[in-house]
Amino acid sequence: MNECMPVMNTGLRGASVASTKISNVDGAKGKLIYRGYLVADLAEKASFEEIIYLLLYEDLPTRDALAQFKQHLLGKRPIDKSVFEFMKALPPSSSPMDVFQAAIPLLARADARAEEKTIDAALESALNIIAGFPTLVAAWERIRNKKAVVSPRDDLDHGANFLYMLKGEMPHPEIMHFFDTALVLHAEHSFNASTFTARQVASTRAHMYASLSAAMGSLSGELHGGANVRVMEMLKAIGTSDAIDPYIENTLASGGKIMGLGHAVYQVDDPRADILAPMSRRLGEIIGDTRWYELSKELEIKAKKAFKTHKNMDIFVNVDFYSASLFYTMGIPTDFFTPIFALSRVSGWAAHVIEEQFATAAPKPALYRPGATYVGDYCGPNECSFVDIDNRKGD
Ligand SMILES: CC(=O)SCCNC(=O)CCNC(=O)[C@H](O)C(C)(C)COP(=O)(O)OP(=O)(O)OC[C@H]1O[C@@H](n2cnc3c(N)ncnc32)[C@H](O)[C@@H]1OP(=O)(O)O
Ligand SMILES: O=C([O-])CC(=O)C(=O)O
Repeated sequence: MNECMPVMNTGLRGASVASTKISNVDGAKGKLIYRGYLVADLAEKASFEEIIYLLLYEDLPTRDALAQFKQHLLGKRPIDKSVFEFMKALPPSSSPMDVFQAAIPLLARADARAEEKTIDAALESALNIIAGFPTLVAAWERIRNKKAVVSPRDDLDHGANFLYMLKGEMPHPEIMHFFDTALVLHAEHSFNASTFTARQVASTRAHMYASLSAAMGSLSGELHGGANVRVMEMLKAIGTSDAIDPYIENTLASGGKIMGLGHAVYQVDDPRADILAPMSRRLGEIIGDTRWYELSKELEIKAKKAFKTHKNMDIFVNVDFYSASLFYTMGIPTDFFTPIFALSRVSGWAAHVIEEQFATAAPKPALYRPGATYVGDYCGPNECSFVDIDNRKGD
């Protein structure tokens, strides 16, 4: 195949590569909808379990359907013990996202239907990951700190049970509530980098575990989900209000990034940040330490001014800007912020894998295989003549 096409190093920005019924991001208006519902309404009125159901089954559950669904998820919380053994063999300093990316495919071993190419089997695999992943994430925090793994509890909702397994004690009721809302807000965001990765892998007919493991790698990057960790590191590096101006000046002057600002789609503040910011402030008030919220707010205001002055551009906060101080105030270890993001986004990824593999409406998704323009200029216009290994010249 002659792969001659125009060079486009645009990150596919603005290009539509598929159709989806799962969510829509209106970047100009700052509107995010999951299956027709505004995320602001869902964050206020729905639990994370309802969101999982909505994303996977295309509708909000009735009370009975939700009760049955939650019961089904409960049975999937315990994971195969061999996954703990795998984690115990790793150095405690291992990056959590690397550990989880490697561990997710191991969950497939307990799923006899992982390779079955039916929507029912794919949904079961999705639920295995969605319900089992919190157990896996909490277990790594315990294992790396040489503490006993805490078993899931049947009487706690998804988010509260995770926090319980992470700390080994019941979380504060307000933390449980805010954590659940944060999960609702992080669940889905159309064709972002990690979701596109999941769909791209799914388009090869790889199974759910392979697709979501790949998505995990994509989410870990600092320009994507990894940004929430970098936001917290930045806040700690700044430390105090008087250090904000020099930090912004130095970062912009050196061509660096202020983490948690900017977005590939939003041209206004991220609607999720508008919900996360007051949650961060409120939680700070409850525990008597609003320092990280206040530092974030002042940084936001000053950075927006500085972008106008230095780059003549508007900049906006994204979802990672205020989730950082919120998660930190909840007592979550900083390097677990991106895994928390993943804890929620697995539901959106799974919905996309199912849409990719089983959508019935035309046009049916095809194997992703873009072209590239070959610019290898090694031997002029011709192919290179093969040189025997003994006759090759070093540099
Ligand atoms: C869940 C998520 O994935 S949300 C995103 C999380 N990522 C971050 O917070 C990392 C910081 N932000 C960024 O790197 C960018 O804003 C991105 C990658 C998220 C979006 O990128 P884009 O909208 O394509 O903006 P792009 O990278 O083209 O930047 C446009 C200009 O704004 C600048 N810019 C954008 N965001 C930032 C930032 N946070 N800090 C400094 N400069 C920035 C760029 O340097 C560029 O300037 P230039 O024209 O002088 O080169
Ligand atoms: O959509 C994107 O580019 C990034 C993302 O996943 C989000 O903002 O939740």
